[in-house]
Amino acid sequence: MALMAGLRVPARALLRSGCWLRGAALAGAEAAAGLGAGVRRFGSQRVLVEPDPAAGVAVVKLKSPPVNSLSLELLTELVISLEKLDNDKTFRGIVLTSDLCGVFSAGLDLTELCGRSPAHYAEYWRALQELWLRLYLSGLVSVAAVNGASPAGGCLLCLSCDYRVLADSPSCVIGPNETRLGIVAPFWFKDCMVNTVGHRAAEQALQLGTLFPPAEALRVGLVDQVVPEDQVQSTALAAMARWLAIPDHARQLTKSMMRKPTADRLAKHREADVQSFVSFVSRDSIQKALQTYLEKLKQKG
Ligand SMILES: CCCCC/C=C\C/C=C\CC/C=C/CC(=O)SCCNC(=O)CCNC(=O)[C@H](O)C(C)(C)COP(=O)(O)OP(=O)(O)OC[C@H]1O[C@@H](n2cnc3c(N)ncnc32)[C@H](O)[C@@H]1OP(=O)(O)O
Repeated sequence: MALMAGLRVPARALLRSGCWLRGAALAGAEAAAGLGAGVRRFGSQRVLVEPDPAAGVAVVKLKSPPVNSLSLELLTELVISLEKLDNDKTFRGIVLTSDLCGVFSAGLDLTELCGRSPAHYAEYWRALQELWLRLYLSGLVSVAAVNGASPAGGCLLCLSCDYRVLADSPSCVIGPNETRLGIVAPFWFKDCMVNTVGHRAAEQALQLGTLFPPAEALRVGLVDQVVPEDQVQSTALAAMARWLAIPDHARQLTKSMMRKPTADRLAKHREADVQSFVSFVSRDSIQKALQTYLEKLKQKG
């Protein structure tokens, strides 16, 4: 543990947050991304937004150490940032990435799913639904720059974007591993998988809880490009330029035509989906399975 400003912070969390290691690299990246001295970052504690108004693009970085697990706070802050960007005519696209080294997002925060009240599970699930609907249907072009492991809910975030660039590193696995935890992905995650990789590949991956290494993720169509780790963000920005070459109104209507039927399946039955989640996660057997998995993760650490 390291001591910082009176707080006990795990040293590896500090390293992951990149604060110490990447100061100089960040200045270079900002220059490359066109972030001039006058352009200010904004965002919140767990979501950093680096705007490039001239390009109409904002880089949205998850920074919730140690692993960007989707806590209620992170979900809420991300929804607020996305809403702000969606409503700001300056922006036409976002690149979604991680500010941590080696992890894009560990998926749902399992501590939100263990030993809490039904009311908490319901609040949490509503926040997850909100994030998914906002990202999946956003009028902005969304490119995921996947610079680390992205299991389960992390994979869902990526699948909700328009385009995915994955870092070519053995640790950068991505996929729906829920069944390995003894839990079930929600139907809207299943729908996203089917829409992206087709029914057969989705069925296999979802049942087996497959975490795909980069080459396999590319082969199955889960991601669109695999590039060396240090080129993930620049490749995402290059992809963004191709998408932004298309007039917004035509692209947005087409996106809506492709995605609205999938989103509507949830939008029309949100409360039933919440109740289904609450009763599922409250089962003793599910609580035991999640607890055991969390303990294994902690022992490993
Ligand atoms: C029939 C009716 C059906 C009805 C269905 C209705 C609804 C559906 C119901 C349920 C759906 C639930 C959907 C869930 C989707 C999910 O996202 S579940 C989460 C899955 N995520 C994972 O399995 C990832 C677990 N983590 C890892 O594999 C690794 O941490 C990592 C991401 C690969 C990073 O590895 P690394 O070695 O760098 O880090 P550590 O493993 O050492 O972890 C550091 C630290 O962080 C804690 N932690 C890791 N992941 C999580 C997490 N997801 N939540 C909370 N905490 C996490 C870990 O415990 C360590 O903690 P520390 O030891 O205290 O530091």
